[in-house]
Amino acid sequence: MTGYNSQNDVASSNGNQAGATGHKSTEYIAQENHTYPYEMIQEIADFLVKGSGIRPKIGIICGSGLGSLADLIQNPKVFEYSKIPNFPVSTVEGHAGKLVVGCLEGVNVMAMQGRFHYYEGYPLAKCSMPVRVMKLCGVEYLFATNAAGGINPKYAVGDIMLMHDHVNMLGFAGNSPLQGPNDPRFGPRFPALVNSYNKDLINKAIDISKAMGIESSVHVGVYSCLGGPTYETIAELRALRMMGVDAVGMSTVHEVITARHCDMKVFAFSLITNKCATEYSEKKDEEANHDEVMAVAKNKQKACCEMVSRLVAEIQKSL
Ligand SMILES: O=P(O)(O)O[C@@H]1C[C@H](O)[C@@H](CO)O1
Ligand code: HPA
Repeated sequence: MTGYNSQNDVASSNGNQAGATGHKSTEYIAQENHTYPYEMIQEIADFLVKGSGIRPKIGIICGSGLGSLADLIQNPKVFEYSKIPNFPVSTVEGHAGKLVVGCLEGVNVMAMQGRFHYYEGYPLAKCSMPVRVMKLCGVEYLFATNAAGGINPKYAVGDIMLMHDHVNMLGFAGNSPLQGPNDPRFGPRFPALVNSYNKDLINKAIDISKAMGIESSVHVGVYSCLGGPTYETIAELRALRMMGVDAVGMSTVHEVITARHCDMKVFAFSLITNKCATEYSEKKDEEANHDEVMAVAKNKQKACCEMVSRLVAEIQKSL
């Protein structure tokens, strides 16, 4: 263990910036990119597995206002982020900052009540670091959920969009959670991202939506993540729509990239918490706001919880 605290400023960390050759060490480059060394991720995973006595198979990331997904977990062992070594803290309303480990539908699971966003000031590698922790805890399936604005005109507030692809806008700008030295123990230097969203799980979720009688409000679509914290301009929303984006948010994509890099199966959905205006208007009620996002998420948490429980039960059958 290096003793490197990822929350420290790089400039104030150790002096191992350049070796005798004048080249930066791999460790220094990792620190510069705020990537967490494998050993540090392993330590966090060991802490959680030892503390809970559980090796989870499914990892769940609760989106804004969707923290109740973690309340489904039986015999929960709850870890406050602030008490987990080297873990960041949640700073956004609707993200409690707790990791819950326990059992759901007979499967060991681990749920993040609170994710990390780029706009909070965390580099992408840090935002998605918990996905690697999940992996080293034993997680094979990632369920990522989010609140998002609906750009597809057919989507209504309260609908669910099962993600089947994404447009990585932060990636277009040269930002990736996999930037920096690659540790092959996690995955390859150049991972492919086609088929990132598991088709079998999407189909199962569609069947579940039929069984729940909500299929008319469930869609399959493309999500895009912008850096936030501003909501989008009309011109940006129009551009996203032209690119084939159905829903827009400020998360999830970097988590999915990190999960696919380490070969997890991914299922993700967006709860459409607001409709994105693509026409210019003076109307205040067409402006997105976080209170509305939270209120819609609260209203729809029951359906989201049921969808997740039933999908976990389906996975349980195949274990
Ligand atoms: O964590 P998610 O992506 O669910 O949260 C969305 C994006 C922003 O954090 C917030 C904006 O209202 O909700
Ligand atoms: O309209 C939105 N834009 C970006 N992120 C969001 N999260 C919820 N709604 C939105």
